[in-house]
Amino acid sequence: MTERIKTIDEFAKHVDYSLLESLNCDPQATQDGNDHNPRQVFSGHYVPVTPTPLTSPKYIAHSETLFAELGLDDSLATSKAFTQLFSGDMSAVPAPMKPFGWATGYALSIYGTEYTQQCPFRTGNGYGDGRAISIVEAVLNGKRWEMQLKGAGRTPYCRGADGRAVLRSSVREFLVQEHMHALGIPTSRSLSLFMSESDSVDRPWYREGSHSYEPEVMVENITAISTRVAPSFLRVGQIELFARRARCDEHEHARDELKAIVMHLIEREYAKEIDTTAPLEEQVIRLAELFRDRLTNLVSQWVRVGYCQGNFNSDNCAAGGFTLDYGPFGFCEFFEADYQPWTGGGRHFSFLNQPIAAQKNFDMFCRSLMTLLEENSAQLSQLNAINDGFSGVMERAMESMWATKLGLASYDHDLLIKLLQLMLRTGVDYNMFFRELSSIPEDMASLTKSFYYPPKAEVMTEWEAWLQSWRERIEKDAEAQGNQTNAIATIAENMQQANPKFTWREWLIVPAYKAAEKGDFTQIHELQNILTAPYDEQSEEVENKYYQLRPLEFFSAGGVAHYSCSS
Ligand SMILES: Nc1ncnc2c1ncn2[C@@H]1O[C@H](COP(=O)(O)OP(=O)(O)OP(=O)(O)O)[C@@H](O)[C@H]1O
Ligand SMILES: [Mg+2]
Repeated sequence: MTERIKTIDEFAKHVDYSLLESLNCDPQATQDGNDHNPRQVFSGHYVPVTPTPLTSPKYIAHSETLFAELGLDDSLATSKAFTQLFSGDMSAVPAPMKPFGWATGYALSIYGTEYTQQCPFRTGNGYGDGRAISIVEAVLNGKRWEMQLKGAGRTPYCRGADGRAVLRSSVREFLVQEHMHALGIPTSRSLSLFMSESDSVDRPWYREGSHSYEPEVMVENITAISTRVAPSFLRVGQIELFARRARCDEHEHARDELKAIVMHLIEREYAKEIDTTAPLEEQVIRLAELFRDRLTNLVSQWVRVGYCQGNFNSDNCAAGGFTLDYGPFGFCEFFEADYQPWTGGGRHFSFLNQPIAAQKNFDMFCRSLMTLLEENSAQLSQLNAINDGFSGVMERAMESMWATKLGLASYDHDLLIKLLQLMLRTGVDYNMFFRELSSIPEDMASLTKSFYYPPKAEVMTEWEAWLQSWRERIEKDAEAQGNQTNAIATIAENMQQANPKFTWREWLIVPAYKAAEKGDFTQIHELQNILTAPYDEQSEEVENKYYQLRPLEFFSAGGVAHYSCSS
């Protein structure tokens, strides 16, 4: 085994800017990255920006799993040079690293409608990474990664805001990215988390114990910087930005810039599957097909674990097909089809509407690619067909996910619909129910553990009937495989790999970030351990604390059941 990287000097040897440099830098940018006021960026793919360091940075946590994958030694995380760099101070980085990072512009579509009014100039030229700054690209253990600080201060896209992320949202994003990875769901990853011991910013939030829907007060919050890592941070919105410009010939390089960003996306996210020597049009068609596969699979996996992204705009939809931007997300505990933790999110981004929200983003993606194919009608119709096929592919992904979740060899529509209706009528904890079902119980006794209140006798009779018909299907599937007892045990094992035991429960996260505000990180570390082994049976102590229904007092509690501000 090769030695793990122990210093930033060694780390710097793995840095590689070549792909970034194949893109266009904003011609109006300063060359030193001192570019922190809102302004319009008319062209180019990125803007050099220096992060604004946290004052008195304090180490909170790093991901041991990701460190191992990247070949980084755990001791590096608490070293002085690492702390300095990943809390936003690039002034002392060793060559060939540059003392500045970069931010990128992107466009915004909400549920399939293009917007520019969120940009302070109303043109879309001032919208993009307002507080996310990539600081490096590196090839580690044979794989290329981009590292991005979130909350590292203002960029030209900051829209007049402070460029900061508060400790609460940073802890949430840091923990959940590794949780999602452990759940087997494609995601940006967490490298490290630092907080400031002195800086704070104000954010609207809830009073202690509040049941208000909207926040009532401005609260002073400690700032933090989390570093996330992904093959790229390219978003659907980014492709859209360049397509919008190309479509109306906004400047002489607009078409070339669109072409370059699409080629860049292929290189960064699809290089293994797409032959980059093929004609561009062919690559574009393949790209659409592959992204459709990834996106439909992603969203079906979200539903598998009860995840709701909350704000699935095109600018929060990674073009590499993984989960990105954990702001107003939540995990469904009490099952509701339209579960939505973000007060600004609306039903269109709610839990079981996510397949449609994804389709809207995919449509924007295809519309952007069309701009590249305008002269080629055969390929345009191919792209249209791929776009039109989205709902079918999505449906199959969902059906296959539900079949796996229910331990069935094939999807059974009637069985699923009946189950969902019963769950809705009863008031069931989504993940606990499916986990209990994974033991393939003979009767309802263990399943009622996941019920928030006892159902009426007639509903209970329906439950029993459902359980029997489900078990009959399982037994039939098992019979088809020969030895029935062994086959049932295997089905149960597979179900336990599809239905996690320990998932995100917001009311158990809140105390962890509150303790962190007081300098106590033990709960964050404990959660790191628990949430990165979500399918395992853990100790009795962990079970008693974390495998629990949401207590009544947290229903409709501001900042727990819902939140208005994610930043
Ligand atoms: N405090 C802030 N300062 C500057 N820009 C901000 C701030 N908060 C959000 N933004 C910007 O507002 C836009 C919408 O915010 P949104 O909550 O979707 O993203 P985010 O959580 O900041 O970032 P990301 O999508 O990179 O995870 C983004 O372009 C984001 O960069
Ligand atoms: Mg965002």
